[in-house]
Amino acid sequence: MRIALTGNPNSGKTTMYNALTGRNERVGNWAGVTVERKESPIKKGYYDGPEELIAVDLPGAYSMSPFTSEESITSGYVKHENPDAIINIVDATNLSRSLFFTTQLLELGIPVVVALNKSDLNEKRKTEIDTAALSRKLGCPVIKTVSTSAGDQGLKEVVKTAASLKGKGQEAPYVQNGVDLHNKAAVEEADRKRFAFVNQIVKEVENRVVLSKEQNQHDRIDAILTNKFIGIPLFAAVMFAVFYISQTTVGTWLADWLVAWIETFQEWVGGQVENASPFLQALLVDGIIGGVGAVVGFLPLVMVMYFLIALLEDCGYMARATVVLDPIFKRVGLSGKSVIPMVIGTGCAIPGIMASRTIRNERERRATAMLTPFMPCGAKLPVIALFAGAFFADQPWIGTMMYFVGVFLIFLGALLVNKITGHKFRKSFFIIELPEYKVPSLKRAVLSMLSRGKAYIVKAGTIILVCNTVVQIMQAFNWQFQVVEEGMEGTSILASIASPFALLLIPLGFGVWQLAAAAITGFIAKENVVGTLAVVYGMTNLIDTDELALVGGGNEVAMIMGLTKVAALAYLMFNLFTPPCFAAIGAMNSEMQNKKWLFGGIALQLGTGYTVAFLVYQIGTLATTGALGTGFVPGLIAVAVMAAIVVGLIRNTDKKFNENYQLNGMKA
Ligand SMILES: Nc1nc2c(ncn2[C@@H]2O[C@H](COP(=O)(O)OP(=O)(O)OP(=O)(O)O)[C@@H](O)[C@H]2O)c(=O)[nH]1
Ligand SMILES: [Mg+2]
Repeated sequence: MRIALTGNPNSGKTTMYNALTGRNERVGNWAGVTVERKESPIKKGYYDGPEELIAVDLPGAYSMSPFTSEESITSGYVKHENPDAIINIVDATNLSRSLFFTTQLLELGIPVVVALNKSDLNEKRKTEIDTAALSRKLGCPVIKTVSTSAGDQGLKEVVKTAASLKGKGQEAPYVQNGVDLHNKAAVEEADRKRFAFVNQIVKEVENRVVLSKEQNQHDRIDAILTNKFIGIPLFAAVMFAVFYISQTTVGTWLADWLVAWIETFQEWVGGQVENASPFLQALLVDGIIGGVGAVVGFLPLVMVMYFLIALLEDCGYMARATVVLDPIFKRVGLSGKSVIPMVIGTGCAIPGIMASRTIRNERERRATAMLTPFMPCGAKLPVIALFAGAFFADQPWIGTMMYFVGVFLIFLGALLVNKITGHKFRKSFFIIELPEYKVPSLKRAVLSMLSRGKAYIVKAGTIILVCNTVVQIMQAFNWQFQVVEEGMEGTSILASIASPFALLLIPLGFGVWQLAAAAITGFIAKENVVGTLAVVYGMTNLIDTDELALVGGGNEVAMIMGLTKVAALAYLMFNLFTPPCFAAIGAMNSEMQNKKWLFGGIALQLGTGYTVAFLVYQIGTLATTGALGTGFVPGLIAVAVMAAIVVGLIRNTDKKFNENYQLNGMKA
């Protein structure tokens, strides 16, 4: 038997789902966290009887007539897939808004149980709801629940009641027939009537103490956090704290400790296979353990970052940040809603891109999905840390600067997308609900950190491992499958495949096959960049972040790569701002739902990475040596061609716009 969990956004559906099933799906304190349907069996402890109960978690919805793609998942599911029962999760602190959707659900004929969730908050605020009366008025069972606490607070009763209703029908207390859904005025009128009906019920069953002291306090905090002048610096400070803690203090201490373990392990394995063939030794010790270890060594940095982002998601600050940044994002044709995907994107681009699904305006949604990968994500941290450590040990701000460059490119990209798609005169509106503040749950943050950290390890143990092994083998053999002699590395399979690409990279200052190979494997997954560099340059001490910053190691790495500082910076930025990884491109594809946008997005990312690296290398070289770098002219031609394409697209759009609106004589 299938039980659907539905309700308004942020009412606690996923929290209840996690409690019932023991799963660990993403929960957050703002509207629109869940964007996909999830299902899993309910734990036996919650009911008796032999039949298996399956809970289905759905995205939040305000109404059965969907506005956004994730709302349509919900209405589509309950309308067409016939769940056996519906648990309607109602935010008990916000009864009047929630019951609108409830009355619509009751019209479907599927048995409904209303869970008055977050009733702990109501108790604190002395708001009383007469559940018996509400149940009579709605014509369905109503049960108070708390989903966050460990004990059973109504959850068993909810599940048992839902299970007992299988096969039964549902009477609706309020029915609206014959509303012409294409007639806006008629729909609005019908909605107004429904609201009136709901408000009448609420008036009769709810006893609310008007504005508690706590509520006043929250409003005062809101006034500060979303203040026009203080809000933005405050947001910057919060994000700075997140990066500072994860990347320069706590995260690095833990990383050093982990790296020491990995090195010990590597030495131990090296000792064990001392007598094996040199190829096997290299494959196992340098390729697999060295390459994968180089990636795993950064796990603590990434985990600390995940932990802090989870706290931010839970406490209610994220929704305020969207309000504060909305005016800035409006200027480039996005809205405050793009902030959440981008903040999440600093952990990993994939959930970031998926979070863009709640953006109602299609163009904004696609643009956000396209631009989110410019935020340096957890997988890019190893690349940043390696280059910052090896080449810029005395300029510690280089790492931080990459985030600013990311933000800058997002704004620039948004402007370009705007111009190319020609929506300069169309404005979107922006509504966001400000959720309650709460003390973030440490347990949730730890769970979230562990599950995302696990995904990182799994990736290291699968994609990264396979890539490193393949790279190691391709580097060890030539096309005749003979082992490549020392000094003849240029004849290896890897070198011959990567060399043509290296030609394209000459104007960027790093046209050698080793760096080209690492950049190419980096398109599969960014962690590969460091892994592949470790393999092609045979560097095993790559991962020691601490040592890199000190005298020996860092210079050594820099010397082996033979890059100038400027070229190293160009290479770093090329890796950061070209397409992030296959998985993120897959996510972009599913959010954009349009091949033209997808390929446009990938082209924009490739073009941006190339142009940025070109400018950094050529201008940097000119400034430091007084002469332009190698390959300036061909590079300039390439960049000019890309710019010409962009200008052509914009012109084309302008022309179409003018034709459509017959504004030919006027300057738009
Ligand atoms: N006090 C209290 N907080 C709760 C309860 N249930 C959920 N929450 C909190 O409410 C917030 C939203 O929870 P989610 O489970 O993500 O809500 P959702 O309904 O799945 O939201 P969407 O996926 O955005 O539609 C989180 O901060 C939860 O910790 C509850 O019973 N009591
Ligand atoms: Mg949810």
